[in-house]
Amino acid sequence: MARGRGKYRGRGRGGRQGASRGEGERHGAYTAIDQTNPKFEAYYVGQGIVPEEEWDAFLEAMRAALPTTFRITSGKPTSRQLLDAMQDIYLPFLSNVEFEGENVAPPRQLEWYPEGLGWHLDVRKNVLRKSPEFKRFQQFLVHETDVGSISRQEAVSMLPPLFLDVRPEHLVLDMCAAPGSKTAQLIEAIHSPLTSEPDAFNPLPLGVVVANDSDTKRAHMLVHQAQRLPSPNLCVTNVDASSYPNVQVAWKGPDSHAKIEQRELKYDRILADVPCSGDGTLRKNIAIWKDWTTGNGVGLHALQVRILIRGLQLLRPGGRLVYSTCSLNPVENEAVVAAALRHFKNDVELLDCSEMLPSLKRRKGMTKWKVAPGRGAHLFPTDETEKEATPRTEETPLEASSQDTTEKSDDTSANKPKLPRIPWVESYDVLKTLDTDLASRLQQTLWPQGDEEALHLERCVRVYPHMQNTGGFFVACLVKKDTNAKDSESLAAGMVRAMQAIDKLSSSETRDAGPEASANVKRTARDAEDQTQDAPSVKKMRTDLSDENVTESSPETVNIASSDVLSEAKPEQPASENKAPQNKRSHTEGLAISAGGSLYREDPFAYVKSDNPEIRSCVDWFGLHDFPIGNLLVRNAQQVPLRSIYLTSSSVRAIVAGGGPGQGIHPTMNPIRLRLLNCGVKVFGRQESVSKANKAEPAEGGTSESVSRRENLSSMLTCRWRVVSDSLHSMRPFLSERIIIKASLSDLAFFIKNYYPVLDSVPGEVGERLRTSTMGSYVLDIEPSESEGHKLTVPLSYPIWRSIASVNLMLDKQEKSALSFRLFDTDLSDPEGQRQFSSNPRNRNNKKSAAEQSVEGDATPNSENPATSITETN
Ligand SMILES: C[S@@+](CC[C@H](N)C(=O)[O-])C[C@H]1O[C@@H](n2cnc3c(N)ncnc32)[C@H](O)[C@@H]1O
Repeated sequence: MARGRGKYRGRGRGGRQGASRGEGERHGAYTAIDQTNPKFEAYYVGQGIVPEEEWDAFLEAMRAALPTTFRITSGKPTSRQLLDAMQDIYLPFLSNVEFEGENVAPPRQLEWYPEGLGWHLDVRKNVLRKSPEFKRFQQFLVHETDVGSISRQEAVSMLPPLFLDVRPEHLVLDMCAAPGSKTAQLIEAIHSPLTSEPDAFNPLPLGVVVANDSDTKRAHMLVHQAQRLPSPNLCVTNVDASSYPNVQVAWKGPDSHAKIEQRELKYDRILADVPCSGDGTLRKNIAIWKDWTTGNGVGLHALQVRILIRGLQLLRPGGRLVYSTCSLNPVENEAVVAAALRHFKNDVELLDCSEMLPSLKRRKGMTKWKVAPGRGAHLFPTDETEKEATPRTEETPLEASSQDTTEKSDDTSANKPKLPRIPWVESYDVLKTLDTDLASRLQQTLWPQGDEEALHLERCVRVYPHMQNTGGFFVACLVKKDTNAKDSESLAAGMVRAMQAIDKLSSSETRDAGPEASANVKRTARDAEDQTQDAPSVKKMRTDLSDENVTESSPETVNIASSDVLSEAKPEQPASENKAPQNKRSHTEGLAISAGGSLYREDPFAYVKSDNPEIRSCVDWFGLHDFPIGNLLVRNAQQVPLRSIYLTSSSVRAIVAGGGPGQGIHPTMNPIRLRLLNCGVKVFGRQESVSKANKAEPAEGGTSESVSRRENLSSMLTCRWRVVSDSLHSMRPFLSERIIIKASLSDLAFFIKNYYPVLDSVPGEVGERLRTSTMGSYVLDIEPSESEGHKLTVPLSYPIWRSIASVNLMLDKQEKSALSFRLFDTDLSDPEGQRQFSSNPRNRNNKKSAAEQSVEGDATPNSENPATSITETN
């Protein structure tokens, strides 16, 4: 029976919100929902979206379950490993699998996705659940997805970022970004070209990705999603894209004597993946079958036009904007693009992208379409409202004049089911005569205006489900013509130069590296001009200073009453409704500030002075060199490091620090204008939890004895900060060799298997090195090596914490587990996990691998020394 509500949830009457919509989705056993909708059929037959002879194949594909598709994250050290694992392990392993007497097709590469990084798996859900081989593969996908090495994403949803052609120096705006699957691709693109080669990763590119969504809850989902792919170059904002604010940023010319100026931020690349009716996703969101009406697309057209026009205003000359929807409806697609092209006259044009992604099967954009603006009987040109017509006899727009709103009555396909008539209205002028009220609420741009061929709407890209077993999708690439050489340059390099100049002016001496900085520190893949770092962190993990779950008593709490702040606040740019995010820490409650008529409740974004003692201790301990110290950021009103230190790229800093003095606790204006929710990544976490607050008063549940024990331990630390695993990929080039510990694959196996091993139990040179080192944060550099028949082909780095008596690999359970599956074909971190089906064909009969056998004797996590563990405080 029909299941779920599956209502559209965008702005207006439709509203594609993103890849996963919950209620209406297809879930294996529950596919009995009625997958017919006569109006849908009549409408699209009337539009002639596919040639008549393809209609049955089209409908059949629309009703079939959607295959699973995923991408391997590019540029990560894991990319090569995963591609090798797919080709050398999983493909042979999943070939020739039989399930209930039938051969099951193994995964295959998406032929149009670059570098073989996109994959397609067309098996039924019950095969994934019940076949041991596919179940094991599913487990692999889940693990790798959790840690950001793989992204499960609908195939067609991968297209817009590919058409956008993003490069590392680009300032990119993703206008409607939540839940963020395309944002992830954009982030990958600025950090590396699409490749599985690990060396291609640039930790600090010049570019920026600004990801926005007007729905506050969804924008917070975006923040959460982005943490799978930590980037110092990402900002998340929460405003209405149709009135996205102008912001000023500092900019400096290449001449060393040039002054720092203010420039309006213009983007090199913009993605407008707008809210839409989403009927291209019917294969996945089957509830849309029931809810589909002609009004869904009509209701969204105006918002879509406004978003696209705003996007094009924010685009720099020479820049590219991709407009996309997962709707098949021309009023949400070609009509919107045509409206924007007319608005900009000759300044914007459609790009012919027929040469891009040559293996992608596609259709040209429509240059003729019909409009059904409403449902009322008065909109039918005759009184034949009950008369039915068959789809097969209706003329397509290419064959018929768009004025032809009467259905042919000479039905030549008597056996075909009759479909309802659609109340097409031939033009806006006709609508005015039929229903002035409705006309006053709709736009003329819904209808073709006769210039569609001159606008080259055929350059738009349409993808239909039956062409290559995907969802339906629409993409248009628009470029703003280059008129003035100055305007047509990317601003990124100038923004970075401005930040460097500001740093030089403010404190040249504090930019020196610490005394431990070694002359031969490795520094790879870094553009001289891009200097930033970050590391988000959401996961709790245990380290080894104390075993108590010490929670700081909100040292960042500031008691600024809303009214105090609000009295200072002046309304800024229009912004969407802001609700306090559900996961927001309670201490932000007093910080609401008025922005665009609604409340902005974020903690401030404050860059820390580079002579701050905590910052200096990090610089010294980690031997940071050539590092943009001025880009270290905190999120508290005191503007000093308390628990976490974040890093942003210089270009992000130019945005965050711009716009002039802010209001209330916010140091600068741009974050308020943009309703900035998040930027940068966490790079350092405070390793001990003794704050001023709990020095004065024991934290909840803690005794004064335990507090004093922690204080004693803390006082032994040279640096109380640890480098965070999520950001290590970016931080590694800046770290001194002094804190690097070289290790092999078998050392890594030891640390995955043993939680908080005592120092004396750590074997080999790594143990020796750790025993002779002082307490603090180190990095384990795992070099390519072999262990027990397993091979590591690329270098890996992980943070490690050396405590008084024990040591710990700073990865949480999930990450350890994913890493272990990937490297050792089993979960060394979990004795239960070792009973999982093995992916390795050698071990199909549940034989344990050599690695498993060698570790199973002591796979139980060590019980931790209660005096030497701590909970990460974020
Ligand atoms: C199709 S979804 C975006 C999917 C996303 N690009 C992805 O790949 O994950 C459309 C998004 O637009 C957002 N939205 C709706 N109206 C908006 C507006 N006026 N400004 C900005 N975002 C809007 C919705 O909240 C929704 O998250």
